[in-house]
Amino acid sequence: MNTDAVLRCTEVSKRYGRTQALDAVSLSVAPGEMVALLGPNGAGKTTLFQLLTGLYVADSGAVEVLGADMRREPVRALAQLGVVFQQPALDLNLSVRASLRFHADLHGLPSSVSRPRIDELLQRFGLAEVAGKPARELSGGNRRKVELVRALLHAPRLLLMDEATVGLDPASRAQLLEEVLQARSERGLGVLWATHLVDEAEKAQRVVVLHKGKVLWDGTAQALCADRGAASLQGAFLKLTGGQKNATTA
Ligand SMILES: Nc1ncnc2c1ncn2[C@@H]1O[C@H](COP(=O)(O)OP(=O)(O)OP(=O)(O)O)[C@@H](O)[C@H]1O
Repeated sequence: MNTDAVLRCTEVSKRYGRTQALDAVSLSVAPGEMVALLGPNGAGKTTLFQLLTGLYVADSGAVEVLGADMRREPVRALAQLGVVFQQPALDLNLSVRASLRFHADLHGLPSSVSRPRIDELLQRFGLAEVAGKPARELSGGNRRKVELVRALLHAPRLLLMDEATVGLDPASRAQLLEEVLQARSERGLGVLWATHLVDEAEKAQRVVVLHKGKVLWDGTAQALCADRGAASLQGAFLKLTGGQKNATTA
């Protein structure tokens, strides 16, 4: 495994009663790398994200963010990661700028740092014109972009995207993915992008296929296609997971 990893999971397991949600999952993300975590419904993606963000503790195994162990040094680990959750979590009554300022304050950023950073990020993501509007007046795509800006405010080294395009139309999905890919290369961010949509996974440098709590593949999409003798990632994924059809193209 890469020793410079921004994220390293080692043999992580989690059980809910009789359900083994994660079974000895190991994966890593390098700086500047986007890794797609591809799995059908129930594969364990959300459970893994709950462990990566310190919401739950693994039964066994370790999660490290830039070498900081999530169990022993959660504050140091969490300081290095930004996250966009599957469920939208914006205060719809606050203006975009007020929402971002509030989160900058939560991160303890002095306003001399946060104000120019918010301006720069709003400009960078094409949100400057809506900065004064309450979030409820924004499109779904722009709301998600505000959540992306919020996740990047404290300049994290690792970005976690948990099925963040759910509910967006195809154009907004593609745009959000492009924005994240660009932020990755501009900022050297490591990105873990969880999805059940194969077309989103095709853009990643590496694909980790999770199925029934186990990692079935960790490598490039091309290598997966070659390994399975499939013409497309969709075909390779279906062969790998035994034809389960709820990982889709859109
Ligand atoms: N709180 C819980 N209590 C009991 N079982 C759970 C709980 N959360 C998840 N599970 C089970 O653990 C397994 C993994 O679920 P998880 O939500 O992590 O998968 P997922 O890949 O995120 O699925 P989806 O794409 O549908 O969000 C599933 O069998 C699910 O039913």
